[in-house]
Amino acid sequence: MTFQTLDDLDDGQRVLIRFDLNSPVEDGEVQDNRRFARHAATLRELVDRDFAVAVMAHQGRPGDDDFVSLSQHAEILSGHIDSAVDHVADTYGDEALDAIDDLAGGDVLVLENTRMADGELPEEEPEVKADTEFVQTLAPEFDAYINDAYSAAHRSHASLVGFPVVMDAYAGRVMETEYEANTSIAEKEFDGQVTMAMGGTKATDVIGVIDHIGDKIDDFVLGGIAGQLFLRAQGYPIGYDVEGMDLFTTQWENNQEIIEEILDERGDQITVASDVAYGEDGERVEVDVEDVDEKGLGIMDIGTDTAEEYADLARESDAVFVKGALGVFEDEKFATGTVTVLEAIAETDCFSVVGGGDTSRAITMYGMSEDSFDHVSIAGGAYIRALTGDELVGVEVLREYAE
Ligand SMILES: Nc1ncnc2c1ncn2[C@@H]1O[C@H](COP(=O)(O)OP(=O)(O)O)[C@@H](O)[C@H]1O
Ligand SMILES: O=C(OP(=O)(O)O)[C@H](O)COP(=O)(O)O
Repeated sequence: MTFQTLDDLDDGQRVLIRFDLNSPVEDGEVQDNRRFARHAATLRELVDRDFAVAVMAHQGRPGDDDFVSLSQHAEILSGHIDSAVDHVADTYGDEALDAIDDLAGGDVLVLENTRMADGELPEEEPEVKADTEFVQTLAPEFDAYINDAYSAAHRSHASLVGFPVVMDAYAGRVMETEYEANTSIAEKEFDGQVTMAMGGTKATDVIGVIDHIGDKIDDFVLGGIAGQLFLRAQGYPIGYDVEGMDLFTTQWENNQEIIEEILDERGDQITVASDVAYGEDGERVEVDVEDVDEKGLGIMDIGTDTAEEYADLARESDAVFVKGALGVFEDEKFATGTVTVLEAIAETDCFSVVGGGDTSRAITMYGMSEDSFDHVSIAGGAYIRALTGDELVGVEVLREYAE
């Protein structure tokens, strides 16, 4: 391993650990998910080894509905480790420092959402983040920093890259196992058809992949927001924001040019929906893309015909990679695309990886087993960058400053 791990750390120390507990929030309620379970295993080990632990994590982005306090996250973590987990509504101010001072061996304290604190954002070089008041205030309070947040390691934020510059830094167990799995994937070669199914809401992450690894992937089948932006680039009146959402306009403006370039250079590798689904009077309604004639239709899933087309391609593939849901699978009416493709992959003898904190929830939500896939990552954007061979700044800084 090219960075220090928990095996290199003596027991009973005061540690500041970074998790990625970024989770779906439905009607203000944080949804438990696999990220909690995976990080709880690291936390259980630290508590059993008598560490005094302060946890940093982020939730959502400023201005978004899911940008909330980590108080619920502390409760969910407590349930997973079956031990008390405190929360303080402060990240590095006096209230946080007082709570940190009171930490003893076996105690766990969750600090407030890092993105609510000055210095965390925006992305800047690790050395710049190391000089922030955020890092300079917290670092002296601990013996070591641990980064367990592989799924946020593509973000150069203070809590992810600033601390290894100024203090002893280690990889947590999630960081260790996800790095090993996802790096090995990037180095694999396949003889047969390699297919990548991409969707979700973060079209910018997804579009970057096509641009980077178009030579390794034979076919990209698209859904989610990215799929709609590619349809819009082909002239269909699809991919417009409705009811004040901002899922499309910004991402269209930021990606229109690269989408058009990709269609010019790799159009034969890109498959988009031939039919789509939307909600009307609480029901799922399907329509052929050719027949969509109104801008602003709230498209929530790929259609049944498209889902079957994508599933057939998956069945013929030697390897299938998935990132981002093909529809709003949390609503059963719009789970057809995601579930049809995942079930096809699960029943096919192929090498398969499903990535994405939200997307991987669909597996257990619809009665499938994670064992049916070669790797189910809790990372989305980070897993994609591992596939493309892009550096993960949170990993590189652990490596660069390892003693
Ligand atoms: N057509 C769509 N419109 C709005 N949201 C969508 C659509 N298709 C998929 N989604 C949403 O995308 C989310 C996952 O997106 P993203 O965060 O990019 O993936 P992940 O977190 O798995 O990496 C899912 O929660 C799903 O509800
Ligand atoms: O959920 C995450 O990324 P993912 O949606 O790509 O899995 C990470 O927590 C990063 O969150 P961000 O994309 O708001 O920086």
